[in-house]
Amino acid sequence: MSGDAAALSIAQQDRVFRPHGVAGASVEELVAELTRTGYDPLVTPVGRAAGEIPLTGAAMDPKTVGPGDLFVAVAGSRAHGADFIATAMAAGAAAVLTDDAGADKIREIADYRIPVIQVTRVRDAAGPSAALIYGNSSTSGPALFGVTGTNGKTTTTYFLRSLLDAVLRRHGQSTGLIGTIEIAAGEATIPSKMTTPEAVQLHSLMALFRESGITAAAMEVSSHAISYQRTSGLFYNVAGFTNLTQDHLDLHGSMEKYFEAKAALFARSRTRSSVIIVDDAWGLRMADAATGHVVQLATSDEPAASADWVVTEVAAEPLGSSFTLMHRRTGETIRCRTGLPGRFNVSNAALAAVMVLTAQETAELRVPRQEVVSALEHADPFTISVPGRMQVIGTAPAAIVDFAHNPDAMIRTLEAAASTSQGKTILVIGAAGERDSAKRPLMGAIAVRMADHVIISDDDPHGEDPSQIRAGLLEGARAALDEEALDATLEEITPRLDAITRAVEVAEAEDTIILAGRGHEVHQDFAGTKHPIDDRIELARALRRRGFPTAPDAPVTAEAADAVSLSPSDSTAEGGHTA
Ligand SMILES: CC(=O)N[C@H]1[C@@H](OP(=O)(O)OP(=O)(O)OC[C@H]2O[C@@H](n3ccc(=O)[nH]c3=O)[C@H](O)[C@@H]2O)O[C@H](CO)[C@@H](O)[C@@H]1O[C@H](C)C(=O)N[C@@H](C)C(=O)N[C@H](CCC(=O)O)C(=O)O
Ligand SMILES: Nc1ncnc2c1ncn2[C@@H]1O[C@H](COP(=O)(O)OP(=O)(O)OP(=O)(O)O)[C@@H](O)[C@H]1O
Repeated sequence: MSGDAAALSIAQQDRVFRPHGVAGASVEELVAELTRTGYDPLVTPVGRAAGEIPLTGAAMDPKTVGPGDLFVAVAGSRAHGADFIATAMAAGAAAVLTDDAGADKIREIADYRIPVIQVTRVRDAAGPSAALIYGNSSTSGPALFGVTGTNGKTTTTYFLRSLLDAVLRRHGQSTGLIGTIEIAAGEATIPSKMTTPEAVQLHSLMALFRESGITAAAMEVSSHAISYQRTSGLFYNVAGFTNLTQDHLDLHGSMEKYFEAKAALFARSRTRSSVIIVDDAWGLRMADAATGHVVQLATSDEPAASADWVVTEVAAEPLGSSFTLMHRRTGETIRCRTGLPGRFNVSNAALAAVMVLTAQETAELRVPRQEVVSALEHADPFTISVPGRMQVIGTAPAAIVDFAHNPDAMIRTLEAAASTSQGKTILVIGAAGERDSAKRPLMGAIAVRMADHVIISDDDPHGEDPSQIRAGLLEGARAALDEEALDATLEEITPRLDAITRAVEVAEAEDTIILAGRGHEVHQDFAGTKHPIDDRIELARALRRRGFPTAPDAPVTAEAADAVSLSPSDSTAEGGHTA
């Protein structure tokens, strides 16, 4: 993150990341556009009289409204944006786009002193409205690469951006990134609030990217974003699908509905070319559901017959893997590698490679094909560190911080550990509160099946009782231990810092430690109170205290801070107990 940006509040960061030269649109032009596209807007008398007022930005969060903005006030589960109309007006909002309920609130609170444009589907209309204001169209650029799927979005977008950089930098062009960890416009970055921001911010980012000479950008597209219309009015040059496994059932209700949400991204109206990993039935169904130009990629050992590209000759390397991408019809082969551990990172890297190759084929990137192939074969674009994704902190024991927080990611991560570990696998795992509780027992069972020593601790409980969340994990773990006669050691230890200390305390040099679930995150949310903790820093500290070597890029901590910490023998988890 840029040092300067990190010091700013979220609202200030939003403003720093706004474009400067926005042509904008008048209230009248916006109303005409919404009428033309079938939103049937109603406009208050003040709004009709104020048709000339220029709109030069758009915001949904009242805290990020700036002078001249269209304030998009949506109804939500916690509040209605219109409840905060006074804040938005004080910040300089020029007009409001809202629904019936919002219009009523504005009449009550602000007596319609601001032009109100009323539509039924505010979230749907937000994207096209922002697109008009910021001057975005399906061809205005940058070339947009969207990645969706349960797991692998962040890693694949980092890979994509690294490859795009390797190809485009020599042409004097730079790239952008939008995802869970950060938003980047060339060298400038701000931390992310969401995996996929709201439509108003996305459109502002597209304009900022153009203004900053960014010609291609990689972005994560969460299923929440699709369901909440955050990507409305955006057009993807290439969209990629990683996989679909259980998660987020609290929002979608069923795997079918979860699939349908993701499938909406691969419609020709939103995406020109789709690259779909077809390693299982969900992938094959996604390739069927996609409209427009569809490219199928198989990354497993038993590739689907319909695949266009297949991954072959996977070879494990000391850290990471090398592999060949082969095009079935043309016979073209490209040798690639990734420095990130785990077979799943071969899939992520292959997806990034084929997405860029596809963009080149359809002339979305104005570069010769040989330059893309050469970057893949010689620039090693997939050997990068992705914060908190299979991030190696220690070497003996191998000590890894990973973001696995659903059943499939846990299986993949623990498989990767088993394939390289000479000794025991020690796992620290928790689960987030107020999110898909059905996955907790499954995760507990996977933990004791695949690790030798399992320490159940806390993740982000949010507003839920942390002991209830751990109980869900423990229930699955204990059932698997009993029913499958497993001999893994199971402990419940809180706080998480003690769980990390314990994991290192029981490790020997030949073992593998995995801290799962929190990745790059730097605080835990307990009912709105943020407790600072960074798994990467705490793991490095605990390893150094025991005299274990840390990886060259492990976080360095002040000696003084380490000296006051408990020694391993003192650190038996208070509040923890053997389950
Ligand atoms: C389930 C979900 O995605 N909810 C999002 C949705 O909430 P909502 O429709 O209920 O709206 P709301 O929070 O009541 O707010 C309505 C309006 O009032 C405003 N408001 C609301 C409360 C307040 O105190 N002040 C305030 O100004 C809001 O800015 C908004 O304009 O719209 C809100 C406004 O943008 C989001 O903040 C909120 O994200 C919540 C916080 C969230 O946790 N979202 C997560 C689950 C999410 O979206 N995650 C995915 C990644 C998932 C993954 O792959 O792991 C993501 O793309 O980030
Ligand atoms: N292709 C994949 N298949 C299965 N698991 C994966 C894959 N890629 C990564 N993982 C696992 O999922 C975790 C999250 O990876 P990543 O952050 O790249 O995915 P994501 O889709 O962005 O996740 P989220 O939406 O939760 O942020 C990793 O730490 C790893 O354990």
